[in-house]
Amino acid sequence: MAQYTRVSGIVGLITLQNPPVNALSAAVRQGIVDTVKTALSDPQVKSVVICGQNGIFCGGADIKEFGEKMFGPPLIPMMHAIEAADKPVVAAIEGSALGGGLELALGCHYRIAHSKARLGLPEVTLGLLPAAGGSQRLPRLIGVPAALDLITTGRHVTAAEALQLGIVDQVTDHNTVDAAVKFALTVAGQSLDARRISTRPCPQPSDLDALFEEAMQKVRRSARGAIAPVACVQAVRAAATLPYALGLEREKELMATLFTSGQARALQYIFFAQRAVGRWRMPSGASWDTSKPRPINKAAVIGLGTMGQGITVALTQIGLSVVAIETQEKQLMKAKQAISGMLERGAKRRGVAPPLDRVSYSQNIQAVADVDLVIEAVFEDMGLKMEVFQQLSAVCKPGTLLCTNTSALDMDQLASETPNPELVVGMHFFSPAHVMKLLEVVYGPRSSPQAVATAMQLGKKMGKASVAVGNCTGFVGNRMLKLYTEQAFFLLEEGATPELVDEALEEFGFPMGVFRMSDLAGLDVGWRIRKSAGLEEPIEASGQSVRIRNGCRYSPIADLICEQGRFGQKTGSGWYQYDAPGGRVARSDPWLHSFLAKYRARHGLVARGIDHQEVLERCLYAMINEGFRILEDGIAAGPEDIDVIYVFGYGWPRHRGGPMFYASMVGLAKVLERLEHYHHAHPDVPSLQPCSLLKRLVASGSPPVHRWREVIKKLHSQL
Ligand SMILES: CCC/C=C/C(=O)SCCNC(=O)CCNC(=O)[C@H](O)C(C)(C)COP(=O)([O-])OP(=O)([O-])OC[C@H]1O[C@@H](n2cnc3c(N)ncnc32)[C@H](O)[C@@H]1OP(=O)([O-])[O-]
Repeated sequence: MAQYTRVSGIVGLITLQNPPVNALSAAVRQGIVDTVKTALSDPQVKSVVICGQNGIFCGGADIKEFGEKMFGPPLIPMMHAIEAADKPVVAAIEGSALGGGLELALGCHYRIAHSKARLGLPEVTLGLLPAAGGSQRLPRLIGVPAALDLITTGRHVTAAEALQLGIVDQVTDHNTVDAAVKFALTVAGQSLDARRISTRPCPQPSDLDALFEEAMQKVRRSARGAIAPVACVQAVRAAATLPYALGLEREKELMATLFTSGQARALQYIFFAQRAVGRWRMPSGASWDTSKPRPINKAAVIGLGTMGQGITVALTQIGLSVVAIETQEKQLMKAKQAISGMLERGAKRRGVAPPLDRVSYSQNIQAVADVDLVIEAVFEDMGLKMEVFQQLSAVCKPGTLLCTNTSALDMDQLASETPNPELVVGMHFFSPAHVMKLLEVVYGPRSSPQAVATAMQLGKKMGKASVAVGNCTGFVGNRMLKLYTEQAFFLLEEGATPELVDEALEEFGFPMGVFRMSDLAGLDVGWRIRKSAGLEEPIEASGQSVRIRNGCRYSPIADLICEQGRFGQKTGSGWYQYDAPGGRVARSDPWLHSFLAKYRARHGLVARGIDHQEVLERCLYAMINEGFRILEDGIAAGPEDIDVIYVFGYGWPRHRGGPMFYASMVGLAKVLERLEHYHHAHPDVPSLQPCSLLKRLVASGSPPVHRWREVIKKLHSQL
């Protein structure tokens, strides 16, 4: 779909029409081919403008078509026809020109952008490369280093940066199509020889080999096993070293490898999953369609520890007035300084004034009387939180939403402390709260759809992947994490070292293995939670093994480490040793190895050889099995919700699509078989027992992940 009109007598105007983002579907490509032909064959037309309808130029190739058989005209000959035209073709870029959209613009002779437009080649984030000639044209236009940066990161640039880089020829604050038509009139009839990017030589940096070597090392370090960034470097190298036609061949070859890879499927799945979870739905059927969010202008944060500080910053940065409450004067002063610093640094990055005057500080909870929403972020102690909720109910104006940032406690119990439990939801942020992209919005049986809608909308405004989940211990993320960590402890008992476990998980693609991560986060946090749950009881005296709790296997290893005052980086030792308290570089610790050997000897455990595969299967499949239980319990609406939580909040490698997608890639039958194997070997670990949803999915032929909801629905209807 592309509309053709003639404007100002001699300009052919082609408008892409495919809402919402004018993606280059087969119909759009056909429309472009036809309208370009019409414009070029019309003797009255002297120049052409291509734009997109509804304020967006083009969001790129239609990702929904990727899994299907290719129909319609291919992109590359279409771009060549535009570039080879003997009449100037001008791209009028409003909104976004991304991926194939920017490649289309690069095929044009001139590019005019609106000042608010964003441009980029984000194919790498979908496991691909700009294979409609983009990897060959962009380096010819802006040079190798800048093209490498854009193509390997997929980052979007503003119109101002695009102008500076030389991607666009002009930026306008006014109507972009009008500006482009005006421009097209001025260039009509001029020579286009220098404007065809594919015919230009690629600028040659002084030490090409060193440049590409460095670029390759950089992407390999940050890619964590993703193959697309590596292919992007190879494609740009082809642009720098080969004639255009041969470079294009290389681009095609590399794309063919990526296109059918599991990684591209995983990344495209996550792209759609992120958008699907934004269209949340509660078990009652409530969703955006039925629930209008409340307007929130003023918010309060109670408790200014690390989490409270980050939440204050996140809320202030989206334009809210925030009342920040901390009862301890010393902590209040410390927090004020930290919050101001974060706001100043954030504003500097964005080139705006720091919104310091939007935050007011108080030691008195009465200061929240006129806010629309409160987020409680006090210490993770039920008694204290209950007290705060009682006070809030007495102080806040009617209708104020009361949110808790608890990471594991029962939010419904907190709701019971208020006369209006429908106004209570969980907003579980991840540390640092103004940086991390995930928000779990937790609803209880009495939370109103409007309260959920409001929290979801606030999360969206803060730029977070917000996922609505039901209430249970640990919600989705931490409930699954507990089993992953538990397996890691069991593996230490059986003969593994923290180094071995971390190596296997980091090779898989996690930025940090479980032990390195736990040293960073602080071991004392989990210790406190286990103590409050009564797990960390010295019960050896009663004759019961310390390795059994509630009739199941339990590993006290982490508790014993904490008893030594080893809380991780902050104390200079944990699962590893550090040069000093606060040190960042983890080194193997002989003390820890000797502790593990003594521990095993004390409990009659014989260390055996454990390989990376067992580490992955035990840690990941235990966690995936819990994911199936979460779906069975209706805590998460679908596998996409779990996967988005893990990719955005827990460092799950994006190119593996999230734990549930990964299970479908491995094969559900294999996951089931391995869980049965490990459960047989460890009958005292109930979490390894395959759950009924997994068995049912396997029995129904292991349907693809987007069809699991049908099986879950059937299961729920039979309960
Ligand atoms: C083969 C040769 C090489 C070329 C490769 C490429 O071009 S690869 C492509 C490279 N391009 C990219 O990677 C760009 C990907 N897109 C984006 O980054 C953003 O969508 C945006 C910035 C364009 C608009 O942001 P925003 O917050 O305003 O909106 P939003 O994000 O909520 O999306 C609205 C709806 O549009 C849908 N949809 C979006 N794009 C596509 C698409 N290309 N296709 C199909 N659908 C697409 C999206 O799913 C959603 O659908 P829903 O849920 O309503 O059913």
